[in-house]
Amino acid sequence: MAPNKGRDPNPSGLGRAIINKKVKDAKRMQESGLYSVDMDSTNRLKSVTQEHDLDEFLNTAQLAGTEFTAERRNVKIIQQTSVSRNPHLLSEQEEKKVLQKHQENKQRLRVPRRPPWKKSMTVEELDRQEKDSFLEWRRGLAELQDEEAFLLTPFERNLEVWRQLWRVLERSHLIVQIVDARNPLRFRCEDLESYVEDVEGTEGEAGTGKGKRRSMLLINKADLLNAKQRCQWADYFDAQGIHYAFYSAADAAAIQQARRDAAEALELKQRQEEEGNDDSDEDQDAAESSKSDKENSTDEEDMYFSAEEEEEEDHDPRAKVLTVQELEDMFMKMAPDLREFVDPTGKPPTRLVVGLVGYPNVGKSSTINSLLGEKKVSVSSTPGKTKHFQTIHLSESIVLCDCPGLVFPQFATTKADLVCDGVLPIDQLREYSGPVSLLTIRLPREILEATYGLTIKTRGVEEGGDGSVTAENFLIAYAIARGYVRSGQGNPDEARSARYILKDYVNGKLLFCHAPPGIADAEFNEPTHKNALLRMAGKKRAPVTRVGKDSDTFVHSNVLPPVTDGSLLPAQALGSKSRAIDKDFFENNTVLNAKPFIQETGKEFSRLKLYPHQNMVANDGTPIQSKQSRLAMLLESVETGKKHKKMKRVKQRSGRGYD
Ligand SMILES: Nc1nc2c(ncn2[C@@H]2O[C@H](COP(=O)(O)OP(=O)(O)OP(=O)(O)O)[C@@H](O)[C@H]2O)c(=O)[nH]1
Repeated sequence: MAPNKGRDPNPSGLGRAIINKKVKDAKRMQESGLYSVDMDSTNRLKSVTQEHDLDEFLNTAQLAGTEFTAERRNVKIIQQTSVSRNPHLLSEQEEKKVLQKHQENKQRLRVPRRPPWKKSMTVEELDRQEKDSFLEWRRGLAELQDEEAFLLTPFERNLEVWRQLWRVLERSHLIVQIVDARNPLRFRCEDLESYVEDVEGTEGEAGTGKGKRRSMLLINKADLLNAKQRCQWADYFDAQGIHYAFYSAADAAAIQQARRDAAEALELKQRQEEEGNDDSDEDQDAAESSKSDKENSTDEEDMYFSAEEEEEEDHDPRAKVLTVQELEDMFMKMAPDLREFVDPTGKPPTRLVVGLVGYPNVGKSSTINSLLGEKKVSVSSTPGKTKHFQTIHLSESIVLCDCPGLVFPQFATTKADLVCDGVLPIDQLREYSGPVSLLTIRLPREILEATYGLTIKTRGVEEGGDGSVTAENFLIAYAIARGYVRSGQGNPDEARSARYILKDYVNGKLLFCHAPPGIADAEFNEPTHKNALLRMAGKKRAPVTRVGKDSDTFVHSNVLPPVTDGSLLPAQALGSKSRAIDKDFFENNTVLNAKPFIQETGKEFSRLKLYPHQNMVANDGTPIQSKQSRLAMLLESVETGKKHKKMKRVKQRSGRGYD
């Protein structure tokens, strides 16, 4: 046989190595079972909280390696809603029932555990074992959702994200759950606290330390609560035996910034004095501005501290919002004995590892930045930005371990609640009426009006409403006042308005805080809302006029009303005054009820006869066909004997050439 001359008998190692690796990877993937998250290696850490039904089904099937067949026409109506209230919200009674059911079943909501493992296991074995246990966990939750119709938070469905949490828990000695002060119980995962007790650390990092880890709640965004509200929460947490601390990453950062500005200004001033360079205008200007900056910043600082002092004077130390230094001290105080975490050589860790865990958007990155005193971790108002856990050396004695924000499986009452809590991203929102309705229920109308300078008129009982602000009233007033119109029809853009308003709510501009169990939300929020109204007392309102899709809504006068088809507004859209006037005019007006006639001729009125130039519109206001209008003109000419211009001849075919 002739030797194959074109082929290199000794190919270079690199190409072959690449091919071998690809074959090996593909084989390993097949052996370990297919899972869609594995298949896209660039997207492994993408948080998955909302899957379409089909995606969820396919992922689960792939994870389990099962086959399936399609079944058609298997439609099941889950809920029938009444039209009188927002179908996306629960009534008070329903909510009570649902909460009771949640309480009874709370033991069933668990954080997925990492299955026990040994060092002798291969990577593939470990991977398979973790996937199996994860699948089991997902099955349990699916059962809760599908068979028992519980609504759960859009919990994290990507195994890779949970693996990040497992690593953070294993490395850490103290696990700090960061929660949002406006709704601490929504963000607190009780089962995580029990899991912390069972975690076994990886040797050489934190030692095994099973049962030695501690956990605590860090109630961030505490600037959004007043001292009394913090006291009420402190009472609740004390009664529950929960370790907690109040903190405000935003305030801590503001103070640090003020200090930095003051120091910079002082340095600049000193430099200028040394140089004695008073003649230079430029420098003088800079000095002036830095002086005023300094004055401002120190003023701000003074204001902040004096406000704190005032509040602290007659208030409980338990409700104190900690400073950065106090928080570090608190970590050290809460830390377990590090000698419990010895490595195989018998050495205890040299630094305390503090794991920071929490839902997306509760302020983990902001907390770390404030602890570090400068921006290191990026901050955004879109939930779910931190994707990979990070280790940050805070000081000689503390290391921080920042876990990606993840949504724990917890019971939820409605999706609207989750949007308002900032758990579901607003930009991807399609159903906005539920969350905005919730907001109009939680916030007094005066707050909504004062915050945006609007006047929202509501419908009374006689007008088919109940006097309260609806999501629609509010959104339309907001949209028209700001000139947000939908392209095409020119109608108010309610969806866009909803996005802005909900973001303001999530960011705390529209402030509402949930009360601890046993205290009414309205009572809890009353002082906050009163204060807010006082602050906004002098604020100007947009000039108002009665235009728009809904005439009950007072809107900005320089905004044109949406284009209508010329027909009258539906009666139910009119206010009581308008309707009374209309009724009087149309029903009681004797002049109007008599048929109009032409004075001179005494003939009955006919638009076609009287105004032939308007012949495109019939008496009832509907457009009429050109043939009809031509007929009308003819009729008119016969009656008046007036000669009309010869009508344009319609082009006609001669028919020549066809035969
Ligand atoms: N009022 C107030 N807002 C805060 C505070 N801390 C954070 N925020 C705001 O909350 C939003 C989320 O903050 P992040 O620090 O990015 O939250 P995170 O938990 O790291 O979010 P992920 O990276 O998605 O996990 C940002 O808009 C912050 O400005 C606080 O103490 N008070």
